[in-house]
Amino acid sequence: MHALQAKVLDPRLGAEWPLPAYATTGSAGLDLRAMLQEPLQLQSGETQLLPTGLAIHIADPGLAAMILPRSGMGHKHGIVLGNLVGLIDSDYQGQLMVSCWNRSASAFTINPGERIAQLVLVPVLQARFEIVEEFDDSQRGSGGFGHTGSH
Ligand SMILES: O=c1ccn([C@H]2C[C@H](O)[C@@H](COP(=O)(O)OP(=O)(O)OP(=O)(O)O)O2)c(=O)[nH]1
Ligand SMILES: [Mg+2]
Repeated sequence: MHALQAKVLDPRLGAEWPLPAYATTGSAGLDLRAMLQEPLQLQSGETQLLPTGLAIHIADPGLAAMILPRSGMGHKHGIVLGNLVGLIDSDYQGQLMVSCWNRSASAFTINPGERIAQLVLVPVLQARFEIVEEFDDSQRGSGGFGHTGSH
């Protein structure tokens, strides 16, 4: 397993609530908690940036982390991310923040310590542009946006 440097910014994390951990041996995501001081009612349509009490330093430019919604929260309660997906750069050292968007028709209360999103470490290939006049032929060419039909 990869070692990831992390700072606990909220002492309740690791005491009152466990540090993010894989729920099963095959889990891809580490659940992030809302480190709130009191319950937060998120109105229908409202978005708020919530602290996780945690900072990470990925350090390796060949890696990044993504913040993704939890499927239960998103599907059952309409609690998804205001930025749809959060991308954490390998040189980011600040607190991990979760943009919580209530896309449902009703208000939803997020409690302190509640697991609101998940963090996934992913490989990254950094590329430099090699400017050319023409590309080699490909089967698709410039066709896109439904070009291959719907059946
Ligand atoms: O859901 C998120 C998304 C981003 N970040 C942090 C980590 C990331 O490395 C940094 C910048 O994110 P991004 O590049 O997506 O945002 P930006 O709007 O382009 O800001 P910047 O100008 O700082 O790059 O913000 C979070 O904590 N949570
Ligand atoms: Mg950016």
